[in-house]
Amino acid sequence: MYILEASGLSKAYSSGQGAKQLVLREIQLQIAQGEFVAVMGPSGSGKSTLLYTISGMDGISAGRVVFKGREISSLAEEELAKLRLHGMGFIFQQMHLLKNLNIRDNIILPAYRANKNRRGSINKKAAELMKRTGIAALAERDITQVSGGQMQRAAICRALINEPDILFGDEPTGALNSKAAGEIMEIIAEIHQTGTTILLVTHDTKVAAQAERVLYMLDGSIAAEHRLGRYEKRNNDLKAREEKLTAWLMNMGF
Ligand SMILES: Nc1ncnc2c1ncn2[C@@H]1O[C@H](COP(=O)(O)OP(=O)(O)OP(=O)(O)O)[C@@H](O)[C@H]1O
Repeated sequence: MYILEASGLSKAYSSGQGAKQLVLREIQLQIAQGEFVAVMGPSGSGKSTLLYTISGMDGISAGRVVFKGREISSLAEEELAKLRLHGMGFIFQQMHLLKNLNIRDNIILPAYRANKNRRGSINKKAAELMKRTGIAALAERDITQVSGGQMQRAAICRALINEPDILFGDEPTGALNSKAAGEIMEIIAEIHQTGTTILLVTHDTKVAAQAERVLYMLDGSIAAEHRLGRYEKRNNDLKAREEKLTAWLMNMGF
């Protein structure tokens, strides 16, 4: 069963004086429930735009996007916001955490928005997530008092607080050093193991090598895809997967 489907998805930006730049060209994409898909490709090929349009964060110029059987491209803004709040989690390179709130309050904010009456269970869930991502001791800290990697963990907790069906990430490890990036990837892989669908834009082959399927975008189209199969940590074959992926990307001219 597909959790997310795009058909004929196109996106144009106006580039001044009435001219339009077509950034996505009739994208066809189906993402299965529980799948982990990475999006790669050269800078400017439309990866982030694909993520924002397919998640309903940005409007589309043509086509359809269906999430859990509902066509999100035709929903009113309020309905769409509700669907996003409950069904989707987002992690970005720039984390958009609120500076005047501590780590815990940043994490629980979307849950309060979704359901104000469950204060106790929301706090419990936040504590659980902070423990799982290794930031339990930092709950009271101001977000200006933690490292980039710790902030990214908080962003992951926030993205997961409403138990979304799908987690979207735009370069979630892009701003981190390689150790912190590796740790964040482990957390994302664990989230996938628990059944959450994942769609990540990344330039990092180590990150993409953990996906089941890698899409290669070129000039607004999905030019090709590479199936790596499910990543099982116990097989200890990440290096081999990365090598296979790198060879494929080189072949694609990346
Ligand atoms: N809000 C916008 N208005 C106009 N053009 C935009 C806008 N956002 C993106 N673009 C253009 O759309 C194209 C695709 O951008 P996008 O950010 O999706 O690419 P990308 O593959 O994610 O790139 P990168 O790897 O550099 O992040 C680029 O040419 C970009 O300049």
